[in-house]
Amino acid sequence: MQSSLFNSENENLLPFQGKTILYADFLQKEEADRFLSQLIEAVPWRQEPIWMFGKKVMQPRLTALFGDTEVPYSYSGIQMEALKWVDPLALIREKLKDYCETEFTHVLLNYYRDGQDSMGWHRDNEASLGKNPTIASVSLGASRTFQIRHYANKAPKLNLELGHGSLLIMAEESQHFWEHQLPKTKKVLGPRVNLTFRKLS
Ligand SMILES: O=C(O)CCC(=O)C(=O)O
Ligand SMILES: [Fe+2]
Repeated sequence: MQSSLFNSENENLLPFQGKTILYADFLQKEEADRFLSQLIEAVPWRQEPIWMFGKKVMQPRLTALFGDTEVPYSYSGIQMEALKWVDPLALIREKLKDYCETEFTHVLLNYYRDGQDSMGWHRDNEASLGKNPTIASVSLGASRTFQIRHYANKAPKLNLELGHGSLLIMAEESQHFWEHQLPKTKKVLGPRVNLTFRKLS
């Protein structure tokens, strides 16, 4: 066992009310390069609508959902049907067993085509994730800034660089007390694919 969430030297990035740990070198560069091109090529990417303030708008990114069952997953008001596990995703799910004890059932993929694709402030706190979900977020491709702030006072707290092959684990009360976003950036950047492994019930 390489390292584990529950006895690791990688420190908690949150000062209180949750646990968030970054492993910058989860995947080796060659492996991450291969997974990125395989996923961009083979995943049936879709741009889904989302409801915002009573209006239907298109998400500024492409998405896909893979998982154990055909049970649809409701995410920010949209229903997504899971596709069956394919190789890079199944391999990564297996490798995550060395980092956290959660049995992940699904992985949500987000494809940010360039710096204009983004994800706004949110918490991953849908009822189907349970009370204190562990979420494992694997990043491939262009490095992007991931921001975390406290849900109650909204003060920007943390700017994390999520690089190629990194793993960010958000656990314990993180999704209750903290929210996160991936802002747009004017810097010219290549594509990025992010995988968030989740346990749904
Ligand atoms: O792309 C990222 O790093 C964030 C993704 C995310 O927050 C989510 O899928 O809920
Ligand atoms: Fe999220």
